[in-house]
Amino acid sequence: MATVKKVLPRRLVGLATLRAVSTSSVGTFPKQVKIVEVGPRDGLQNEKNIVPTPVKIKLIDMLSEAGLPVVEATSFVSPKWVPQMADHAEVLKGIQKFPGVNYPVLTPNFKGFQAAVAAGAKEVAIFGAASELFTKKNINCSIDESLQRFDEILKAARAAGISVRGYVSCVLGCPYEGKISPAKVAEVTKKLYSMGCYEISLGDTIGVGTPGAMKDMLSAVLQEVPVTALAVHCHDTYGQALANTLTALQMGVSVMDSSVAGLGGCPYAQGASGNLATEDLVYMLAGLGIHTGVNLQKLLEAGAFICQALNRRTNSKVAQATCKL
Ligand SMILES: CC(C)(COP(=O)([O-])OP(=O)([O-])OC[C@H]1O[C@@H](n2cnc3c(N)ncnc32)[C@H](O)[C@@H]1OP(=O)([O-])[O-])[C@@H](O)C(=O)NCCC(=O)NCCSC(=O)C[C@@](C)(O)CC(=O)[O-]
Repeated sequence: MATVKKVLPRRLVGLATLRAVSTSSVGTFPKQVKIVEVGPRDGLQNEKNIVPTPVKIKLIDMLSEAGLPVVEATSFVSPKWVPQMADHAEVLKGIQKFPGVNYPVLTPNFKGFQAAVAAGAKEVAIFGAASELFTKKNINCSIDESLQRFDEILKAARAAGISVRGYVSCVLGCPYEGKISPAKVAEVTKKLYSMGCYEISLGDTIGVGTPGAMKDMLSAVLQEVPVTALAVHCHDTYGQALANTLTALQMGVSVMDSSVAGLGGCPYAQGASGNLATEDLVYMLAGLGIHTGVNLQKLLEAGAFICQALNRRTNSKVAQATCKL
């Protein structure tokens, strides 16, 4: 490695090191992981200043170019609730739509679903929670009412041949209710699965979980829903996102949500910081010899682009280590 360091610029040393360790045993981990990039939606929804639509479109195109198989593009939510996502239709219509890449969009109700379909969405995501109070603050209804709304979306989506992903927020803690029981998470996740969501992403919305809590929660959910239908979505508020994601990986979960440059946060979960940085996830998975199809150099470029546009330092440790931002 000393020779490599002498000949490569600082920016590339990390990548060279990564290649050198990428042959390590994968143990019992999945051989392949699907990364769901949520930066253009989760990463930007909390930004105070409105990000210009062409910047959002360029970011999504750069992430697609980097090889991400799924890029969550925007939200068809009320612009009064989340003004940053008001340009949802322009964003969805403006992106290049790379072959083989999915661009799901968030839809909280039937109105959002109809608008998403009219703008060309081929996949939508419904978002519920394992906490009553968070559900009320986030989508202004109870958990039961949210499930009724989702059922309407799922039925219409099935008829239109549109795939539906589900989210369950607050799986490791709620900003309003505190501790959430694994049994409640399992109950809501099972309902979304039975209703027809092909994949359910378990969100540690405020990033309070630790690997032990992740293990207990997942153990409960796995009794109700097959591992192949699960994803994890970890925020990094307490610096636990990579460890929690690794725990899920060890338990067989092979779909991981993350956000370029570690951007993110939910407007209705005060104090929640960014998601796990996609760069850091890709680096870890490559080091374990797990295939993602993502080109880390191109991903770093996408991260540098959006950080420059937001005038923000990256939250990705890998980006910090490999370039000066
Ligand atoms: C669900 C609502 C709309 C209910 O909000 P509401 O006020 O109860 O809705 P309403 O049905 O009473 O309608 C009120 C107004 O909103 C309009 N409206 C109604 N629906 C829509 C729509 N789809 N698109 C555009 N406009 C809409 C509707 O037409 C009406 O307009 P007005 O007559 O006043 O002019 C609102 O609460 C909302 O938009 N919430 C979204 C909140 C949000 O986006 N949160 C962040 C995403 S979740 C998250 O980040 C967590 C996650 C997924 O990442 C995972 C994790 O980390 O855990």
